[in-house]
Amino acid sequence: MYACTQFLVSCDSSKKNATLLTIDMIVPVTLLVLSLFCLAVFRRTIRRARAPASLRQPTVEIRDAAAAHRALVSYADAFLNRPAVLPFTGPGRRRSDNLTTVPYGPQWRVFRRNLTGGILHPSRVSLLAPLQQKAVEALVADITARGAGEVVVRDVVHDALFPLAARLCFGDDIGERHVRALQRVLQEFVLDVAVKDFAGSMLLRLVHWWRLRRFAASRRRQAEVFLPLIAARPRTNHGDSGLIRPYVDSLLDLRVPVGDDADDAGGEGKEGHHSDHALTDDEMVGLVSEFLGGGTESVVSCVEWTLAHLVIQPDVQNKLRREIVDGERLCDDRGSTSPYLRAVILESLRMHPPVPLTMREVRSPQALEDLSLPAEGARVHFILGHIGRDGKAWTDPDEFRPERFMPGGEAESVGPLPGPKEVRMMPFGAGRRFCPGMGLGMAHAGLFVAAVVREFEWAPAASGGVDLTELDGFFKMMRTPLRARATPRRASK
Ligand code: HEM
Repeated sequence: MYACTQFLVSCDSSKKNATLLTIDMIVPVTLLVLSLFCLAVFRRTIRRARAPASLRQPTVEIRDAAAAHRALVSYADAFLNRPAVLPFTGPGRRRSDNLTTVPYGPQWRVFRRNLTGGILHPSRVSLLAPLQQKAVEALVADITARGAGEVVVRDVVHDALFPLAARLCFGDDIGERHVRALQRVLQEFVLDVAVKDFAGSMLLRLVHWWRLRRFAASRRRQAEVFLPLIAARPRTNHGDSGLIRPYVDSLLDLRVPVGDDADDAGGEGKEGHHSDHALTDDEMVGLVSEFLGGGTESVVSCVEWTLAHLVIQPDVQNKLRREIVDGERLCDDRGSTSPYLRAVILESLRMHPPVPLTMREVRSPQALEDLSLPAEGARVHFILGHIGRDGKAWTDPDEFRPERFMPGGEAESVGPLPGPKEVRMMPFGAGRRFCPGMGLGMAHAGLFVAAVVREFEWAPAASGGVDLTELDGFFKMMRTPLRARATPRRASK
């Protein structure tokens, strides 16, 4: 370097030129050193953030209904676990799971029983009615306040539904300010952590590293909002008082077995072999996030897609309205008292399942061999949208035709969950890990659709038609959010 500078100076008589040439050399050399340094730091970071083994396994996609049935029903015992898409472990850290990520076993059973035996238990449904009514009234009031103007459906439905999920989770006394803070961190999380797949080891690691950082940052922000609210819950009287017991209260009382691992797919009653511990902050944040996200985004997606089809097909909209107004019968938890409403919701879920894909990790040699999967084990992705539109299982699968779910229709006996004999659609998944929120999800979608169809006439926005292009992230959203004109029916009577 010194020799080089000497050479430049001796060749140039002008001091100004010598200085320029020296800078010419210094800048690229500095940049080179900096780049090498960054590359070294980057490589070390990437090496630390090694993608989980399951991300490096071969991935197989299942897109047809018969193959999905064979895997999830006939080989249910081999399809118990989801692959780890994000690392929940780290050096010196204990695994931290929620219900979606926890391996099948004692801990999964404790989480699942707590949710389905608590807030989601059918006996609590009537207790939820006042809160649900409040949410429906908020939605109608919000749309009414816009006059006969245009509505971005996703936004108004989200704003009405999220407070309901927040109340079920944190209690009815949660304040508006806190509800909105929760909504912000949850929405940011859903937009940030979209699940996509990448092949190729360097790119895979790069994407994984980036995803890891976004995930960790998002989780930190969630913890900042959730934990003070959880800490503010009264520490006593978590017994069931007969009123709605918020989900976090049940989590505060929960004891989960220690030492659970992926290979422990043992039968009922194994919990006694483990010692128990209270939930860690990480687990608490994960479970609350799952409850709020699962309970809101999927329902918003379902309502938006349903309304999109009702805007395009006014005949279906009018038929649905007639059923609702004539009978003044709203959807109950099974949606059984309004058959056409149920048919409309099912048709929407068939065509646009709010969760685009569900995954499993398969290691059982027998299942791998029988299903012709890679012998070293596989990640299996069930593409729910394709399964619901399988031309071998459905007539005109791309047409929105709720009548197919009505008596005499080709799908008269098809419900939201596949039975043991066949899979025609699986918007709530199938097998042991099917969605525990199915009843609540169906009920909320039915209540919201019924209310907005009863109160408003829906038509395309003046700015243009309805674009049915799908956008798959965590949830299946409309690429162009639905804008529609909502004219109050009562005024037009
Ligand atoms: C329209 C509404 C909903 C749809 C379409 C939906 C869809 C799904 C799907 C496809 C799965 C994966 C199932 C599988 O892998 O076989 C799932 C799992 C799950 N859902 Fe939902 N969901 C909805 C509402 C809800 C609600 C309201 C909650 C809770 C309040 C919820 C909580 C969960 C949980 C905890 C799991 C993981 C279950 C396990 O692994 O044991 N979901 N959901």
